[in-house]
Parts: sequence; structure tokens; C-alpha cells
Amino acid sequence: MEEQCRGNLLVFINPHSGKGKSLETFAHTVGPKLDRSLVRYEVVVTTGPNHARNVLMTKPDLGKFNGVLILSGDGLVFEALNGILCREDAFRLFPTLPIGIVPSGSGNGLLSSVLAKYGTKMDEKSIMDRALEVVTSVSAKAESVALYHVKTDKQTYASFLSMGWGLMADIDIESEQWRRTLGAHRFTLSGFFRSFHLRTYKGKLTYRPYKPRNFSPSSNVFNVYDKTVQQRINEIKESHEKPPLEGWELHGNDNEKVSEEEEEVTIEDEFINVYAVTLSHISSDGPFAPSAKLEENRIHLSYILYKDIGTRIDIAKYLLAIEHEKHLDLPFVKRVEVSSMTLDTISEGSYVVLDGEVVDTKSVTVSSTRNNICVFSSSA
Ligand SMILES: Nc1ncnc2c1ncn2[C@@H]1O[C@H](COP(=O)(O)OP(=O)(O)OP(=O)(O)O)[C@@H](O)[C@H]1O
Repeated sequence: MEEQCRGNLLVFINPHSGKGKSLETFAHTVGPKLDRSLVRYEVVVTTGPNHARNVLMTKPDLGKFNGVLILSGDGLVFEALNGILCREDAFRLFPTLPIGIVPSGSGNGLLSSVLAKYGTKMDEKSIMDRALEVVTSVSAKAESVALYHVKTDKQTYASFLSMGWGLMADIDIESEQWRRTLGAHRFTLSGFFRSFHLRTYKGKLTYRPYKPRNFSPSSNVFNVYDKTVQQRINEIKESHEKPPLEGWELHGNDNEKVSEEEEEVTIEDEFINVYAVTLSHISSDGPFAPSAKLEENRIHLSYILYKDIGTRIDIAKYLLAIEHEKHLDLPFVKRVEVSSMTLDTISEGSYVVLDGEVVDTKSVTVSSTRNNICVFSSSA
């Protein structure tokens, strides 16, 4: 029996994510398919916030697995990565421990972005079917997704998806109450409410425009079951091609001379919305930043200033335009690709939302790095 085992997965199931179906999905679909594929698994059913984080922070035998499966949404992926970030071997694990996602949460930007690359139709059923196929296949492949360094008043985080403040951050958080009943439609309903009770937010936004600086990232596609995490770590150590990254490597290295085009820009004003994304999709609706690529380390920043909008109707137009991928064409939406940005909030009353999770801070700096994680992405 021992030789027949193809690999080993560590599985986290959040029984309360999204519509609360993840335990059922694992018992009826994922588990039996993994059994048929002779993939073993160790299951952790999370009992509340920080459970997955604590397991990943302290688990001594992560090297024996081929990957981690997460049955939840972006929230649990964020928690898992930030648990790993607390480990001494974090930067050896990020590029060698593939993360597979079964989309039981209501926010699935990471999975949608990864599957969109392979032409998956962006609706709930196609994403679920494709995700199940990918994570249960013995020929599963994983590839690089850029990781971002985030510093707040209190903490450093690893982030992969978005940072928002103002209109869209409020919509995201205020609509959580409708998660079970409305699923992804909760964003639309809450959006209309917000556009008619429009708030403005005073803040200072500083950014540095993006320049490649001789960095050309690649996807680094690999087979999940060819090697265990420990074997991949050893292989990197033994290869003399490139020294492995042992910590954060920021894209904007202080020793390099900053060109004129990279000089910092500062805007202090009344904002309606500040939204920065690092992947194409923030949900299974159309892409929010169509030009974003998984492995590239650009931050796609967009913002709306109060002084640039005409009426509240403009905001309803903006929210509607997101579904049709026309939001970035609106004249009052400013967009720029940056390698770092700092938001200092001056007004109270909005949330700073990182990868969909609220972080308690008045100031947040997001920086591009040359670090990456790896995510299950295809099965062919
Ligand atoms: N058993 C549990 N009960 C309640 N919360 C949990 C439990 N297990 C994990 N959590 C927390 O719930 C959050 C899940 O967010 P996630 O995004 O994965 O799912 P979601 O239902 O789609 O939520 P969101 O709509 O915010 O994306 C995480 O922050 C995690 O810490």
C-alpha cells in the first residue's frame, strides 16, 4: 500500500465559510476523489479565527506534504500565509508549499485570477468544477503568484490580492451580513446602498510609479506530486543557479538610484475610494485589473477623488461599470501602476481592508517584492 500513495496534503476546512457547505464538499467530493487518486490527507476543521494560523505557525512536519488545501475564501488563505510568515523557514516554504483552493468562501479573488489565466468561465459553477478538478488531480500543477509586503502601525503582513479604503472597502465589510443569503450578490446590493449614502474620506496617498528594474518574473510551473515540500527546499538549496530568498526582497532596493519617473507622488485630499489590486480578479465577476499577471509584482492602484466626481450617479455608474470591465475608463477614476504606496488615513470611519480582511491601522504601506508563493493552477 505504501508505494501506492501518490502524495500527502494538509487540508483546512472552514465549516462556516460562504454558504456553509465546505464540510459537505469535502466529505462528498474532495475526500473521495483524493482517495481514488491515492492522495493522503490530514484534515483540520477550523474552529474559529486564527486556528489555521496557529497550526501553520507551529507545525513541525510541513516538509512531508505536497501542498495545502484550503476550503474557504481569500480570508483563510491570508490567515494561512501570515501564519507561515511567523516561521523561521517562511521564505523557504512560500515558493515550495503549493496552496490549493476549493472556493467555499464568498470572496475568491486569488482562485478566480489563477483560473482566469487558463480560460475558465467566471461563474460560480465553472470555478467550483475547475477548482475541484485541479486540486484532486494527480497531475496537478502549481505556479508562482507574487507576494507583497505590507506594513501597518502595528504589524507586517504578507498579502497577495488587494488593499482598499473608502467606498469599496466599506461595501466589502458592510455586506458581510448577507454572506450566507446572497453570496457574491451581496456586493451589488451593498454597493447601491453606499452610492446613495455617499461618504468622503480625507487621507494622504503617496506612491512610487512602477519600473521593472531588470526584474523579469516567471511562472515557475511545477508538478505538485513530483516532490514533497522538503524535497523542493533541498533541491533549491543544492542548485547553485540562484541563491534562495531567505527574507523579504523589496522591489525598490534603497541602494539603487531612483529614476525621475519613479519619484514619489503625494496627494492629500478628500477621497471616495482607494483600491489597489495585485491580481486581475477580486471576485468571480469580471476582472478588476485586466492587465495584472499572477507572477508580476506591480500594484495596480486606482482612486477616486471627491472633487473629480459630478454627482452620486457617477458612483453608481462606477460600481455598475466594474461588472462590465469599463470602470477604469471612467474619467474620474485615476489609475497608476506602482511599486509602493502609503495611505495615511485622516478621516475616521472607514476600514483599511487587506486581501478582504479588516486591519486595525491608520497608516498602511504596500510594497512590491521579488518574493512569491505558489498556487495550484491547472491539471493538464
Ligand atoms: N470555524 C470558524 N468559525 C468562524 N470563523 C472562522 C472559522 N474558521 C475560520 N474562520 C475565519 O473566517 C474567515 C473566513 O474568511 P474566508 O474569506 O475564508 O471565508 P468567507 O466566508 O468567504 O469570508 P469572506 O466573505 O470574508 O471572504 C477567516 O478570517 C477565518 O479566520
